[in-house]
Amino acid sequence: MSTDQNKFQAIISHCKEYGFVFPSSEIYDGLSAVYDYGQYGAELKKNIKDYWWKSMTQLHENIVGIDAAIFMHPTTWKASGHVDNFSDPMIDNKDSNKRYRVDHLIEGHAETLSADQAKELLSQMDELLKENDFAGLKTLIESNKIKCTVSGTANWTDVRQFNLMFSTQLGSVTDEANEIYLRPETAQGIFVNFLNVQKTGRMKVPFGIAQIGKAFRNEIVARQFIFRMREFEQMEMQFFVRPGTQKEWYEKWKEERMQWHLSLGTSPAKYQFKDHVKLAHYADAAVDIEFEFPFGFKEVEGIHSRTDFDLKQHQEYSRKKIQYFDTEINQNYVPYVIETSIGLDRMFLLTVCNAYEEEDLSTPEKADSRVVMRFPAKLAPIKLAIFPLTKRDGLPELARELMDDCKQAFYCFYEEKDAIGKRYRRQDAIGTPFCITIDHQTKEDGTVTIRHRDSMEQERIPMSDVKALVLSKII
Ligand SMILES: Nc1ncnc2c1ncn2[C@@H]1O[C@H](COP(=O)(O)OP(=O)(O)OP(=O)(O)O)[C@@H](O)[C@H]1O
Repeated sequence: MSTDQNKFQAIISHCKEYGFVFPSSEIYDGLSAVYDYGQYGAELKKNIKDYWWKSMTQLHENIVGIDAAIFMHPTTWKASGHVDNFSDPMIDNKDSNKRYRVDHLIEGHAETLSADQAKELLSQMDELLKENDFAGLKTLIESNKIKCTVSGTANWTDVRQFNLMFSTQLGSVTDEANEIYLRPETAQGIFVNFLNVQKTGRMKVPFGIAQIGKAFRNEIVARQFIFRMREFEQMEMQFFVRPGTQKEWYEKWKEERMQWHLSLGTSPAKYQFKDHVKLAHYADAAVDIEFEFPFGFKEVEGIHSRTDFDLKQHQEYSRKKIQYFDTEINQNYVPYVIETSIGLDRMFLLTVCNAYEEEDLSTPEKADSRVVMRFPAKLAPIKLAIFPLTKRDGLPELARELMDDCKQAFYCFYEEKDAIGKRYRRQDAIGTPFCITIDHQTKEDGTVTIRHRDSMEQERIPMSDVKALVLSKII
């Protein structure tokens, strides 16, 4: 295993050991590509969500948020093109019956080649995918002698499309008329509510509608922990603009979204843009924001110029006029849309991968190390840990006083057990940026020791300053 793979395995284990992410229904051996968030994971995820929501809605006067249902009228998915188009080319190995997404199979093989050979293979694949040339893709797999990892053979079926939507039945009668889908993206809940929001909010184009919610995709190849899940959450924003201005807004949102990522303090070298080679049926431009995960640069967010495709389709299928009257130019039109779509779980994985560090603290006298999660303070699950040095002499009472005051404002953790050094290390492992120790001197002069997670430096400050100091770092 490479060092990066080792690191990724260590991150997955850490997530489980410290209550961030558990396999779903683990006591029954789990469910493939479905995960549960534990006590610290749920906090971290909520903080990422809040940071995105605030930056989209509170900080943009022309963006409002909604919360649409997961179930939608089935015609929604005919209009959006998902019934006909939301599929990936797949291939099965006849000996193992294992199914692969064609691009993943070829990409996996490319990783075993030299850089030049891999580049050549991937560009051939991109061309064939762009042309929907399934016979060509099969020939590419065969001519490169790509084998199934289970059977070890190259005995392949033809390449076929496989729809990724989950369906279920509404009500009690199980006939086709009652078939509905679990939404594969949150965007359509925004489009069908375009007029409701525009009218009731008296919104003027350009304006945006944001939403955070679950989406479901029957991903065939579920790999890389929470990177590709079957049930996941998206944070999407659809920005409605006057036709003809979409290019300008696309560039603006591309820049703004990258700035959002960088505002969390991540090194710019860890990010890159990647233009889509093959545009989706609804898009006239599309780019991914990619992050360097331990398994390489991969998409975390997509920015798509979706034209007027979705609103026009809903207009046609619902036979209801979905238009906007622009008083500035005295014209009715169907707005164009720029979409920013980020996976919450992928952003979670990014945050965890970026924060995880195994730090060597050895001195010539003693070998030592720690695992520290260097989360940005505003995302950390717990902001402040409060420790009385001992369980006696009124120290717990003083510590409780601080706890009661601070817990109104942010998430705090109180602990009396074990030596202080051990307590610090436990907080490092879950990424708590500040620890406070209350000792005998606190009783005399009202000061406490604050210990900083990243530098491990300690200083004495008045207990009365603690709350304001932490607040100043997390807003
Ligand atoms: N199966 C999934 N598990 C977790 N997050 C996902 C999944 N599919 C999509 N996302 C997230 O939703 C975002 C927007 O969805 P979009 O439809 O653009 O993804 P996509 O291009 O289909 O992703 P991919 O190419 O990785 O399948 C993605 O950038 C990603 O962060």
